[in-house]
This record gives sequence, structure tokens and C-alpha cells, in this order.
Amino acid sequence: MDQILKTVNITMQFGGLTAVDNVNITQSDGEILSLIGPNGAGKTTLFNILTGVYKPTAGQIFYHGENITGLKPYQLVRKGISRTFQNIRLFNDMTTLENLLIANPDCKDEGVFESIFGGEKLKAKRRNVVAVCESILETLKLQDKIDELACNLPYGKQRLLEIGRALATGADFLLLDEPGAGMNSMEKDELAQVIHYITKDLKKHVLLIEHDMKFVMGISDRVVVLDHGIKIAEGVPAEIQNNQQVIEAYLGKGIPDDE
Ligand SMILES: Nc1ncnc2c1ncn2[C@@H]1O[C@H](COP(=O)(O)OP(=O)(O)OP(=O)(O)O)[C@@H](O)[C@H]1O
Repeated sequence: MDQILKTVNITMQFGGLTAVDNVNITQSDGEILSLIGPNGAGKTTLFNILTGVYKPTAGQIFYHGENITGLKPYQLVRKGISRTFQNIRLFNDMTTLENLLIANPDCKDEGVFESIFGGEKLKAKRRNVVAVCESILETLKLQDKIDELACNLPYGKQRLLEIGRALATGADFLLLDEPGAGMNSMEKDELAQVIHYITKDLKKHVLLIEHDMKFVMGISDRVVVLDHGIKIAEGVPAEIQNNQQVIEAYLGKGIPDDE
């Protein structure tokens, strides 16, 4: 299996605090990888480094073998890396389709000259962009909500639309920050199906942060555990669930079912 992501001794310091400490992670092609750890473990900081929000204090990141350390978020999006956030960031007064269209780079790149003189070529390009976005809505089972304003979607569907916006950028690698946060168990089942479809059928790559252990253990091929910025364990879900250091990191109470 090809390696799609590799971090080498990634470190992030905020003043005297080391939020991420010499972390090495790898992700193979086709693998659903989850990042877990107690509050303050450094998960979001690592995500912010991987998506170019923070430049690491030390270490390197390789994507498909290319050193992408220090690239800006927009440069990483062009390389096919996109993310969602813990809190929903949709355009509430736009429809589901419009939310996807404005994330699509072909839509953004349309200049004034092209929009006036583009002719048939432009029309074909626009039709293609709409078709791509419609197929994303189908992937998310949101095709019947195509004209619905984002603000009128149920919460779980809004979270799916967030993933759709990341897909609409043309991304191959999706970093999902707590995609199941606030979802009920039915919505989480739907989310799991979507993530499964995106990775196993569409052959995209997913790295996710999630607090719901039942969800993580059900969907992940492999899990990486951070605690106080340090990688304390990695392995398949069954290994992680029985790892003494991981159990202790969660305050000695055992791994929670859902936080
Ligand atoms: N911009 C920042 N400036 C200073 N300290 C920060 C900054 N961002 C994060 N930290 C600190 O780094 C540590 C790791 O935080 P981070 O948000 O990455 O953890 P986390 O694992 O995502 O936690 P949670 O599960 O609660 O979201 C924490 O001690 C946090 O206070």
C-alpha cells in the first residue's frame, strides 16, 4: 500500500507549552485513520499543522512523498487536502447546492472576461461543475435537499454538507475534525456510511478526530492516540481499546463510549 501521509518529528510549541511533541504518524492508501486523545492532547493543533494553519516549530510533513511543510491552507487545498471544523461553517442563506458550488475551484476561477465571452465552452464548464456538485449531494444522500437552504437542514445533514464542501474543493484527502459532534446515533450511522463510501468506493483518504469511541472503533482501520502532545499508542481498534497506557490517559476510567 502506498503511503499518503507521513509526519516526521512534528513539534509545535506555544511559548513554553509543547502542544505536539515529536509526533510521527503515517497513513496508508485506503486507510481510515483516527486521531484520539483526552482534551488538550494536541489533536486540533496537529490538524492545524497538517492543514497549514500553523507552521510547525520543527519536523516535516510529506503528502504522497512530497514535502508540504509550511505550505499555506490554500496551497494545500490545491494539492487536494481539505478539512472540516469542529463547529459548522456553512453559508446558511444559500442552498445546499450553492454551498457546494462556491467551494468548487472551477466556479471560483471564473473571471469577468470569461463570464461575458465564455460562450459554449463556459456553459459546458458550468454544467460540469453543477454535475460534480450534484453527485456529491448524492454521495451524501442529500439530493432531495438540493434547493433547501442550509439553515433549514437538520443538524446531522448540515454536518454532512460540511463534508460535501470539503469534497467540492476536489480534495483527495479529507481531515474531519469531530464530524460526529452533536449527532444522534442514527445520524452517526449515516455519517459512518458516508465516510466508508468516500474512502472505500471513491478511494479518497480520511483522517479524523473524534471523541465518540464507539464511532471511532467502528469506523477506523487504525487509531493514533495522543496525550499531552505525545503519541502514546497506535494500532488497530482492538489493540487501542486494550492498551493500558491509553486507558490510563483517559483518567484511569477506561475509554469513554461517548463524550
Ligand atoms: N494557539 C494556541 N496558543 C497557545 N496554546 C494553545 C494554542 N492552541 C492550542 N494550545 C494548547 O495546546 C494544547 C493542545 O490543544 P489542542 O486544542 O490541540 O488539544 P485537543 O486534543 O484538540 O483538545 P480537545 O479535544 O479539547 O479539542 C492545549 O494545552 C491548548 O491549551
